[in-house]
Order: sequence, then C-alpha cells, then structure tokens
Amino acid sequence: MPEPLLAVRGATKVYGKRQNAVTALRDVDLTIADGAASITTIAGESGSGKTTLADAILGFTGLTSGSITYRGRDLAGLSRRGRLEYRREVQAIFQDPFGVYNPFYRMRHIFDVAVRRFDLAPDKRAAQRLVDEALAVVGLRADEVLDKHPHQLSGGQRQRMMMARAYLLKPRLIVADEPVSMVDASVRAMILDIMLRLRDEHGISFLYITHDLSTAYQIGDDICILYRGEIVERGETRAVIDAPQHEYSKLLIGSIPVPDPEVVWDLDAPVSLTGESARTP
Ligand SMILES: Nc1ncnc2c1ncn2[C@@H]1O[C@H](COP(=O)(O)OP(=O)(O)OP(=O)(O)O)[C@@H](O)[C@H]1O
Repeated sequence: MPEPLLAVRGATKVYGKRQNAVTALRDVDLTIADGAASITTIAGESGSGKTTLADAILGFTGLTSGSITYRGRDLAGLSRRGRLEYRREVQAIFQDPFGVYNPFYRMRHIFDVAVRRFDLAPDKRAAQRLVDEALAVVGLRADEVLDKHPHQLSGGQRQRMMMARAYLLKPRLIVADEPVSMVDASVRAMILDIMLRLRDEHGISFLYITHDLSTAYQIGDDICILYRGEIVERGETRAVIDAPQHEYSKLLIGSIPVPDPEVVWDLDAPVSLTGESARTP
C-alpha cells in the first residue's frame, strides 16, 4: 500500500496531571492519502479536541502517546532540515488571522520573511513574481494590500492574505482551523471557493477543522466526527451528514440550521435578540 501523506496513529493527548488531567484526544487514527488532493473535515463541538489535534499535527504540542507520520517519517524524529521541509509542506490557516500578524509591519513583511526563510527566489524580482502569483490565486492585487498594515485590511482580506502566504510555499497540506468562523457569509463563500480551487487546480489537501457542518457539507470529501477527544464516526461527508449512525453525530447534524423558504424576512421589523419578531410567517 502506498505511504499516506499524513498518518495519525493512536494519538492521545492528556493535559495536566492526576486530578487535573484532561484527556483532549483519545486514540485518534486518521490518514490523509498521498495522490489526489482531498479535503478532510474534522468536526465536533467546542472542547471536542479539534484544535489539540491540529496543534499536534503542526508540531505545536507533543502527544502523550501515539504517533504522527508525514510521508512515512515520524514527526517526533525529524532532523532540523526535515522539520523545515515539513514546515514548508504543511501550512496552517487559523480562525483569526489578525492574531498572527504583527501590527507594526506592513503586510509585505510576512511574504518577505517566507521568501527568505525558505529561500524561494534568487532575487527581488523573482520574489515579487511569486508574491503576485500567490495574491492572484486568492483574488488580491499587490498594490492594494502589500503596503498596508493588518488593521487597514478587512477580515476577509487578512484571511485571504494568510491563504496566499500558505500558497506561496506550495504546500502539500493546509491545516485550516475554523478559517471561516469569523467572517461574513460572502467572504465565507469566497474562502471556501479558494480552498476548492487550491485542491483542484493546485493539488493541495486540507484538514478542515470546524464546528460548522453546513460548510463541511459544501466542500468536504471525508469527515471525522470528534466527540470528547474520540472519533465516533467517519466516512464520505455527504453520506455521514445525510445518514449519521452515531448518536452524537445525529445530535450534531440535527443542530444544523436549515433555511426555510417559507419564512419571509421583514427587513423593516425591529431586530429582536431572539430573532422571533423579525420574521413574518
Ligand atoms: N493547554 C491546555 N491545558 C489544559 N487543558 C487544555 C489545554 N488545551 C485544551 N485543553 C482542554 O482539552 C479539551 C480539548 O480542547 P480543544 O481546544 O482541543 O477543543 P476544540 O474542539 O478545539 O474546542 P474549540 O472549538 O472551543 O476551540 C478541552 O477540554 C480543553 O479544555
């Protein structure tokens, strides 16, 4: 059998000790195939262990037991050079892109650092070409964003900049931890569309971490439902969401809001915190 791109085996993570111990992951197995790029969703409610799993894959936290291998090599045993290669090939996108930017630098700084650190281009002109290409992939232009500071961009532009920076490194896998949960519906659609294009046109796989099953339904190939640190159900996304087997998956899927075409919104009605009085049945 060919070596998977990423394999998580028996991953267990316990935070704290004795009576304070919290098991965030319990015996999690997960593989992302090498070959055709795919989007694998990890879905679960808050506290189910999604971020812990992402952090372990990105090397931000170690496992208590189990292993993570990338193209057959255990992350725990990578040499310095191996780690640098892994950092290039496995990129991350987070929920709040504002948090990862230094407010004192202009946006071009994050690209400059990446070009230098990974030695991507022989000179400034070649570097600019790479950056222009990466920005074009996410629908941005260098002259509208590079000389700005993070607070001068919209949330959607900041998130797209993160995606452009990830793309610049031509990764094999992007770990996207709730990438659309802080942006509005139109930006969400744009970012999900960029993820699909990166998968289909550039062969980049995603580990898409979310509590939002409706977006998983739109873009995910496979899904794993995480409940209290354990994967309780997995399979092809639409098959799992259309006919969940595990009781917890049924609950989670039952809570997806379904738009009701019969409900007409009265935009002039006063906004109610419960949402009730804004609708006319
Ligand atoms: N550094 C830490 N120290 C102690 N416990 C932690 C730590 N990080 C996470 N936990 C606990 O581990 C469990 C899983 O947390 P995790 O953040 O991975 O869940 P999550 O599914 O990503 O949640 P959310 O969607 O709210 O971010 C939770 O019970 C959490 O309180």
